[in-house]
Amino acid sequence: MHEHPLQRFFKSLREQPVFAWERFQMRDVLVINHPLCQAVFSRQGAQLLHFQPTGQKPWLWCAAKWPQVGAIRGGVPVCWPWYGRHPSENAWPSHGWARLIDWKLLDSSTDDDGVRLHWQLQLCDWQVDLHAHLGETLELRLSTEHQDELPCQLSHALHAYWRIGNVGEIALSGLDGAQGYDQLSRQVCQQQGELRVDGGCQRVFQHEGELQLKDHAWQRELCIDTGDSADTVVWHPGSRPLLGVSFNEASGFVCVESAMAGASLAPGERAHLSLQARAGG
Ligand SMILES: O=P(O)(O)OC[C@H]1O[C@@H](O)[C@H](O)[C@@H](O)[C@@H]1O
Repeated sequence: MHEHPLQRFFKSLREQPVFAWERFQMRDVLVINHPLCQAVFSRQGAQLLHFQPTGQKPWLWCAAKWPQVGAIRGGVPVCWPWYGRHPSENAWPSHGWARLIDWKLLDSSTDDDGVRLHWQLQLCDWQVDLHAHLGETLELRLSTEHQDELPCQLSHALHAYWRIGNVGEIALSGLDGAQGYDQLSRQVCQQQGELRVDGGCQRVFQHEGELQLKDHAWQRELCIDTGDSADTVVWHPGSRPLLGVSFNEASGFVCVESAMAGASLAPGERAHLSLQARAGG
């Protein structure tokens, strides 16, 4: 298993500041070094690319090689203001504009509990805010509003790539009985027992509460909470090649995402999405 590509920023023996901007693969990245955790965000997409509580293995996966322009595959891409294909514009990029654009970092602070960051993106009449709290646990909250005169369609996701020992040796529990839709077989489905994703998986579940990502190879359990208003999407490409990602690399992640399918958002109304994770076991 390769080292996480962003662990390179934490090798120095000299004392490092809590927040430091660096350049990496033609992007600005914010390197965070706190006694409780190490983390890296890219300004592009306000994307959390690396998160590692002290003394643990990394929780998030990230591709080693990034395209010169375009989406960075890894961490927690913010898919916004649409998720998946645009409902009417076929030529528009998959998963929306937010992961392709630089966001503003409005605030960053640190205390004994970890670090807090507030990122914002304003686009036409729309505003989206991402609040992050990182320490022993991971917490991301996304909130959207617009000032258009009419209700607008929104769909969005926190598309987390979780780092695992090997995709063939993981199981997701906590989904037993959940109703869902299998986008590969294009059929509704109901989960029975644990979900294994070896061979590919693209399912959307209506599910509330925590689920457990059990990683037998790494003997680790992560408890993931996608909040109460969202769908839980489980995705892995199986043997389908991903541009710029080797088969070996791809066996080191599974996506468990907090997502909301298309909904109508009235002017001034706020839509929320959250993703939390803690070490279990
Ligand atoms: O390659 P992208 O645009 O980052 O998307 C990755 C995957 O994201 C998943 O959430 C979708 O279900 C897949 O269909 C898609 O392939």
